[in-house]
Amino acid sequence: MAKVTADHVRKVYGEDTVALDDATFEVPDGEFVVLLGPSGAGKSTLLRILNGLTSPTEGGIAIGDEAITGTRADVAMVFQMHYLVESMSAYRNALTGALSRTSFLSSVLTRYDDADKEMALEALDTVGLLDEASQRVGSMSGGQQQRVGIARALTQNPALLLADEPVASLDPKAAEEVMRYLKRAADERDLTSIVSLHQVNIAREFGERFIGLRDGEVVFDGGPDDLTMDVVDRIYYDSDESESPADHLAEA
Ligand SMILES: Nc1ncnc2c1ncn2[C@@H]1O[C@H](COP(=O)(O)OP(=O)(O)OP(=O)(O)O)[C@@H](O)[C@H]1O
Repeated sequence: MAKVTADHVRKVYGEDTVALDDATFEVPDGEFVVLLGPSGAGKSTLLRILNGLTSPTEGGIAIGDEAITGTRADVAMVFQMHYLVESMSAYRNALTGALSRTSFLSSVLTRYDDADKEMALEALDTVGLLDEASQRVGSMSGGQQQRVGIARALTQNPALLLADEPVASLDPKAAEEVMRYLKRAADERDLTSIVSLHQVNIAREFGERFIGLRDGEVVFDGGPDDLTMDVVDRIYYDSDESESPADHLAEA
């Protein structure tokens, strides 16, 4: 539950690698936004700035009325590589999401209170894994593991949920299932969500709004009805001659 405002954000790596250029947009409370764009368009950079892992060279992003100045407990991220502890259960992995909200001492001792435990179980329920709570993550499928990754993010009790290519390494069926749970989680909690995807079909199925990036610039910002093939062309075509919009549609 947070409004996000990006104001003329520019990010330059090193001397002259412009990853984002004058990116300006506003995401209202509770909206589910999909970031689209070819490889190198700046999607991960934008998510890293939103997560406070890197700062813009110029411009800024605010969550509510607060400028982002570093990592925050109320911003959670789901990664393509979910970084779970495979030897631990789904429940223990989900619980680690609470660590970002606890004191240094509690986190060192990995002490959780009852509210954290309840939140982890609720999160597992949201992603359809309550019955598998005690299962070792290493024995789960890729799709189930990513759902545990989502549960961990939810246990952080975020105001803003970010996901960087959360289904890129899954087969189409598992990808769709994971996206369904991610969207359900966002809807149930009225969570502002910003998710990067490269499969346009999946994006179209779940996105309420799309921000298209190309060479660091916002080249499209609109709803599902505006995301026509021409627009997809504009976002993707020619930026990488080995790829065409048809490839992106075929992947989904
Ligand atoms: N840490 C970094 N140092 C230098 N250049 C970087 C760094 N991270 C990203 N870049 C460059 O910034 C540009 C945008 O990269 P970014 O990873 O944000 O794009 P992306 O849309 O997420 O691409 P992909 O889908 O391949 O991850 C690219 O030219 C990339 O090479």
